[in-house]
Amino acid sequence: MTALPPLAVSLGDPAGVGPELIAEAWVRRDVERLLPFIVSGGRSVIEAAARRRGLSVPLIAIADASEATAAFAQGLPILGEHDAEYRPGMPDEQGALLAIASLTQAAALSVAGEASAIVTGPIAKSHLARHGFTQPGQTEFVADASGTPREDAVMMLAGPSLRTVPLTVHTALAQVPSLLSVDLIVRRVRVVAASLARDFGLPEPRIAVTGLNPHAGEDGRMGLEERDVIAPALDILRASGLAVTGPHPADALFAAHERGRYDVAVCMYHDQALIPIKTLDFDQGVNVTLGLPVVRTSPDHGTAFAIAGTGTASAGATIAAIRMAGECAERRARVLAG
Ligand SMILES: NC(=O)c1ccc[n+]([C@@H]2O[C@H](COP(=O)([O-])OP(=O)(O)OC[C@H]3O[C@@H](n4cnc5c(N)ncnc54)[C@H](O)[C@@H]3O)[C@@H](O)[C@H]2O)c1
Ligand SMILES: N[C@H](C(=O)O)[C@H](O)COP(=O)(O)O
Repeated sequence: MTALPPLAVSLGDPAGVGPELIAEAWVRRDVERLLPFIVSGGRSVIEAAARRRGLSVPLIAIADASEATAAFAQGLPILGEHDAEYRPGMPDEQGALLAIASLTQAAALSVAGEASAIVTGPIAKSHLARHGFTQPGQTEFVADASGTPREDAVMMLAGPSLRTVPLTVHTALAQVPSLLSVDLIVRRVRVVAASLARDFGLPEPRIAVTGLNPHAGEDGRMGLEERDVIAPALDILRASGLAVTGPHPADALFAAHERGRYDVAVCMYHDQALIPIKTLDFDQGVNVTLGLPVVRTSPDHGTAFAIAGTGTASAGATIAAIRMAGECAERRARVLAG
């Protein structure tokens, strides 16, 4: 199989922990078995962040992504002139504009096939929204950039202990019941099943689906969404041959003795899915977007402005995101090569 194009890593907000963790990922590239990657812009930010963290990271300016693999052993390839001042913990407009430019270039490289995946550094959504970022998050940005309907771009959090999918994501909890529909559940679970088969080597994934209400509604005494929406959707999915169970009471589903019974837990809302994964696997958790024509991952954490530049942030999730992007890209390339 010919060598894959490099991964494209976007900086995230330069005032956050992204830049220093990307620098550490390059330092640990061999022991962590990372494919070659480039960083989109932010040369002075990466340089200052690495120095602040006590890392020796030679930076190599490249003019084209194809130069990255040859350079990767000697230094961290940087593509693009977009840059800003390194001000850890102090998000500002220039940093927001750099984060957007870095994400835009990295997404374009992956969509064009010049990069074999995009790994997005963490951004602060509300901060970027004040500076022209119009999408709810990076998931929707990459969906839009790749021409994927947003309802087919499905967020999954994956760690060593667990995979979870929130069916509704960055919306107020009060909106969740009205957003849940048979169509939404069927459409997104089908994306999950197809993606686990294609990108994660699970041809017949076991999919556990939670209820929305306590005790999965307790036979209708604590809510009717399970009876009227979730169970009918699961009937349709099972009738099409998918190994789907539920609606499960969410409170017991993530216990160690339950986790071996399924490959992914599909949940009704953001925190129902993200609390268990960040509790069990925070330092290795990866946010991966299913249903895209490109591979996209991100660490499971955010900008952590309070600890940026202190040297205390763990690079584990960033490294896991870069590794998972490479593994998914290699699997897709093998399938394409037949
Ligand atoms: N992948 C992403 O782009 C992503 C993920 C989550 C949150 N966010 C955004 O980040 C901003 C801050 O969100 P938040 O405070 O809820 O979440 P956060 O993940 O930034 O921080 C939560 C807690 O975890 C700690 N933490 C985060 N990363 C860490 C690391 N690598 N090592 C050690 N400790 C770490 C932080 O110090 C904080 O105490 C928000 O604007 C949110 O939208 C982005
Ligand atoms: N909910 C995500 C998490 O906690 O990892 C985070 O907000 C990132 O979402 P986007 O990748 O859509 O920006």
